[in-house]
Amino acid sequence: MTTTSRTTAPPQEATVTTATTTNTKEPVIALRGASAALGSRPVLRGVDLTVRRGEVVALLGANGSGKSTAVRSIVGQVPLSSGELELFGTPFRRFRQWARVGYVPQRTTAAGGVPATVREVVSAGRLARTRLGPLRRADKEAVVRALELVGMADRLGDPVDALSGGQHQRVLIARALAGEPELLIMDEPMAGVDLASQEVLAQALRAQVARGATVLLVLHELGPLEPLIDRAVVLRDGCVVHDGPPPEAVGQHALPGHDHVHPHAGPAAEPIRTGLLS
Ligand SMILES: Nc1ncnc2c1ncn2[C@@H]1O[C@H](COP(=O)(O)OP(=O)(O)OP(=O)(O)O)[C@@H](O)[C@H]1O
Repeated sequence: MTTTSRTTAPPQEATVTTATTTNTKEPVIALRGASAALGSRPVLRGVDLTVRRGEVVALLGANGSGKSTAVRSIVGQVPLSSGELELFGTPFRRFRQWARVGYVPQRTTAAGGVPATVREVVSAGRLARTRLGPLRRADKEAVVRALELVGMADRLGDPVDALSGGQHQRVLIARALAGEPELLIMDEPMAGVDLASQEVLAQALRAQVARGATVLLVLHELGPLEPLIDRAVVLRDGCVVHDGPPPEAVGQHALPGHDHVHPHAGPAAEPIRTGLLS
């Protein structure tokens, strides 16, 4: 766990600040000078992001600032046009130990139209550990444990099509947890999840942190996860504008560059903008 202090180093406006941490643990994610484009649009423009073993880091920023693209580049879904990426100290092109990584993508459905039960979807998160062989007893137990962590163990045999959006999300989180990964990367894990379930997920994440997992979370507000977050990295237009302690209590809304339209407000709701970008 990092020793970052939240009280001595307040976030600074529009300057890149580095966390004043004495952390000497090895980097699990080391992204240096990373640039990436989607189509012809430059989306990451020289991003530096280091996450050390046992840290819980929140990646924040306005809609479109590049948060999802950053985590998708870390899991190899978006190629870097320049810069370097190392996972667990291994250059990305040589990294093969994907069983060490759990990834929850942003707002996807669990089945994608393919009929599958909750058990099947979550078991898929265990496959990298079984080397695609049959699930053994320990694997099946890990699947049940992961579902218990997200409060969905009673839905094991249900088709995922019969789940609500928030329940889908919890199943996807269970899928990532089933592999008992050392590094957990989650893109807006609380999206579409009701408040009571958010507490369940916060508890699940706490359990991961307690067993020493390293966590990178894309969030639009810290919410119930706030007490778990060691460090916040804020992106603006594909660049890091803050790297340091998250602000206390007020969450992301106090951070420089926050101008995030909340995706889950009803269609008639006014977008919430703080105007700090303008
Ligand atoms: N397939 C694509 N082709 C071209 N541009 C894209 C594509 N996908 C995303 N973009 C653009 O890339 C930019 C960064 O998108 P990204 O999804 O990384 O942002 P984000 O910070 O995760 O946003 P949000 O908070 O809305 O999820 C946006 O301007 C977006 O419009």
